[in-house]
Amino acid sequence: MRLHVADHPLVAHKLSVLRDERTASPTFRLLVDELVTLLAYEATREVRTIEVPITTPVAPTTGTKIADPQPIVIPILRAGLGMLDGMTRLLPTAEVGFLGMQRDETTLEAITYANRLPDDLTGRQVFLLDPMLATGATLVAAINYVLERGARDVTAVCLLAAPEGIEVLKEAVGGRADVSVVVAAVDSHLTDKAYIYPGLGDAGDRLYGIVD
Ligand SMILES: O=P(O)(O)OC[C@H]1O[C@H](OP(=O)(O)OP(=O)(O)O)[C@H](O)[C@@H]1O
Ligand SMILES: O=c1cc[nH]c(=O)[nH]1
Ligand SMILES: [Mg+2]
Repeated sequence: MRLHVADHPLVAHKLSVLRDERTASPTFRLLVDELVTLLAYEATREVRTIEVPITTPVAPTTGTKIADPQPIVIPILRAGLGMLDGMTRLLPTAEVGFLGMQRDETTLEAITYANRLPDDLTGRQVFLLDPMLATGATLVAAINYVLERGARDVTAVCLLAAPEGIEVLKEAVGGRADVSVVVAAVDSHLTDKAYIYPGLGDAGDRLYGIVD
């Protein structure tokens, strides 16, 4: 598994405003969108391409286009939905599938409550979107799900990760060189309630408000 931690002053600035407890949902949503666009640039570095003949106003030449089948972008609902527009802005031809997953806050297990994905992902390049990699249970389940259906080259785009979650992910998929995580920052640790510390709180709640 490959891990890329963004190292850029714009990412650090936007992330700091995002973390601030005084940042309300409208600004929070905007910042998530902007951060994902910055991370998407790095996350798509190895998107599959083909060479195509093109003709400029001056001369025929060879260009590069994203290869078919197009990559699949999968936001993990709810919080991952806040990252979708930022990602598809850079990858507008991607297909989009959905996984609804919720962490049981007592057992910390990931429960899948919605799935709108093709059964056959053979050979497909997949981008999973979820702002928070805490214990890693959600991302391990989502990555295993797409790998079991044949996906190759899976990149998770996250805003914050805990070292504990990264270790769990490495143990689960560490042997695979075609699994990557791109993250804006790796924080200090998990709290006793498995929240990322210092983190930004509950990403879904901060994006969309508290839903019981
Ligand atoms: O690494 P883990 O310990 O599994 O935790 C991370 C998960 O928790 C959050 O989702 P949550 O369950 O709060 O759902 P929500 O997006 O609907 O708020 C977050 O968006 C991840 O999906
Ligand atoms: O810190 C955390 C951990 C899990 N989910 C969140 O939204 N935030
Ligand atoms: Mg939540």
